[in-house]
Amino acid sequence: MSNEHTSTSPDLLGSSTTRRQLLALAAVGGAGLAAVGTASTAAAVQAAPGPGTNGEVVRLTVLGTTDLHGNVYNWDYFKNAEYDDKAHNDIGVAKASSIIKAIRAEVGAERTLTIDAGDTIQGTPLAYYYAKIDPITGGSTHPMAAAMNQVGYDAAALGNHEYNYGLDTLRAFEKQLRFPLLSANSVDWNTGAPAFKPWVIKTVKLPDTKAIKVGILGLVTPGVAIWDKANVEGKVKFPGIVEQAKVMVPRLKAAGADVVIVACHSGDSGKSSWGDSLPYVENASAILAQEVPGIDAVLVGHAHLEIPQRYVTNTATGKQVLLSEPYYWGMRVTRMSIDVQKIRGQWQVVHSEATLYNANVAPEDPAVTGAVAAAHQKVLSYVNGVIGTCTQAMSAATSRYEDTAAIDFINYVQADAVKKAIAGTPEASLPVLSIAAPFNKLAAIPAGQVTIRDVAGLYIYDNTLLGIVLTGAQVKAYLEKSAEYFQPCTSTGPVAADSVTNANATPDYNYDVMGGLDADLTYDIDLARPVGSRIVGLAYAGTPVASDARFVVAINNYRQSGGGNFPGVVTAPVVYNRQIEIRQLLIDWATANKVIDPTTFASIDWRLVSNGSPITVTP
Ligand SMILES: Nc1ncnc2c1ncn2[C@@H]1O[C@H](CO)[C@H]2OP(=O)(O)O[C@H]21
Repeated sequence: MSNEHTSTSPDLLGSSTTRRQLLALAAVGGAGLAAVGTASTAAAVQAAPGPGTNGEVVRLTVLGTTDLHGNVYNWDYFKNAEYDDKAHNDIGVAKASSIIKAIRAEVGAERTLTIDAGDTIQGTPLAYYYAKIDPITGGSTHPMAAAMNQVGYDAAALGNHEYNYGLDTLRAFEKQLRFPLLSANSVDWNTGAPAFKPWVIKTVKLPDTKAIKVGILGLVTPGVAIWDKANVEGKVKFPGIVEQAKVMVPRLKAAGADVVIVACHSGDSGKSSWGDSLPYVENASAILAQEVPGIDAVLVGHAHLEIPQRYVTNTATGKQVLLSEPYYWGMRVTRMSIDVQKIRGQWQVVHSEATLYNANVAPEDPAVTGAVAAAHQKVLSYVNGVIGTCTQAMSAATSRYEDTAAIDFINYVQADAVKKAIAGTPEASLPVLSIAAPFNKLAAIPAGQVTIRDVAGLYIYDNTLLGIVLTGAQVKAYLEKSAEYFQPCTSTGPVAADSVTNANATPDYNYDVMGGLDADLTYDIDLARPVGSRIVGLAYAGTPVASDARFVVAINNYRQSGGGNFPGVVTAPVVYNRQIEIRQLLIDWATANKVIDPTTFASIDWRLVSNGSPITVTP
């Protein structure tokens, strides 16, 4: 959001009036709006219905963030500007921290717990720099550790992206935290023993009451086994969320937890993106609440959605389980109010509710930005370093519905790297193709000087490159799968981009464009034809692709290991896998070649058509 909120006077969090104003302004959605700004919310607590009202009702507050993805400042490293979007959200744990500290001051830090649901150490050049350029395994401090220690979290769950840089980086990060990293379903490959702390029990001790023990359990989407196979295979296994919680929740209860909160890096939709590749559900938070008895609330992550408050009824107990998901990148903070009452000598949850707070009205917490300022400056110099020039601007804005030079550049560099690497091998004579997805519509390489940040923006994921062998029939099947991204269209337009894309909520990152290196791979995607037979006129070097033709295809590790459930790729022979990051390949290519000239690699090779005639798509 705009600057006006970032330079708020320093007493904002110290004065109770301004603190209340901040919280009142920030509250969005959920049930707790009426209670905003009240100290111990005694009135709300008394009004809360409680069975067997034989004890005092105590309100616990659980604050949550998720999917911070390496964001501390409200800063877009790819644009080199303050972060902004259509809704004027603000990002970064520094702003979330101000909300967290304001709520703690309102309700009392002694009755407040702060947790995170994972995906912390990947996602920005800030995170990348401390994984790869000045790695924390070499002794530097991770900015997310410095920032989160300043916030004072009680625990954080591991997200799938915590595994992106391998176990050594993750262990180094874990050591730098002053709170535990939890993951009950990350277990040792051989023994099945927990690879990380499965839970932590926090004791809330208030004057004149018996201590309340709050168990926090961490769970991660088991997709890590697919997406980060190269980092975890033979080392860490990922049992299903529900399956493992059925084992762990009773143990957590037996260990003394009165209240059980799950920090669950898994969405609430009940769906998976991996088809049958794993026997577990990717987004299992709601199923977890429904099927596993004994859980009181779930802080949901992974799906990057905004869920102020959702209740799921547990089938076995009939109890309402509270779910809340605070969007992503620190844009929101979840505030859960959990009312507990002593019933027959046992603390029990009698009422729960949740509210989200929008961090865009908060100032950045100077304690957090201060701890990360030097790292932020270093990374700004790094990403703004000039590595070459580009003869024509290349924008990815339209790349999900038309052939663009930006995606051609990715495919060219990938295919070129694979071709060079397989020289002298039996596959060297095969034509090389490459796939790339329009991950980031905002990516744009300008004409003139090109910086690391320009190139890095084209490839936001930390994928590595592989080369696999596919037949002509498999190439066709792959493109048919990719074409499922489009909605049916029986006219030639003009049609709006949003009305022909993202069919069945398929995300942009699951639409792949395929291109050839030494000759063009050309095809039409006919949206008037049924799914499964939309690819028309598939040809390589102008000759129709035969079913039994063979190609080497440059592909990212996410796709090759089953991400997006594309056919043929998981079992295809691998001819190249040097574990080199695609983003780094792009940066290295630009650095070595100094000039990016789209006329040397870009051409229009595929188009959207309806009954054979090109469709005009408007942005
Ligand atoms: N190429 C990719 N590399 C790594 N992660 C990816 C890629 N494309 C999508 N994702 C992530 O996979 C998840 C859905 O399957 C989804 O959750 P995420 O981890 O937030 O980012 C997305």
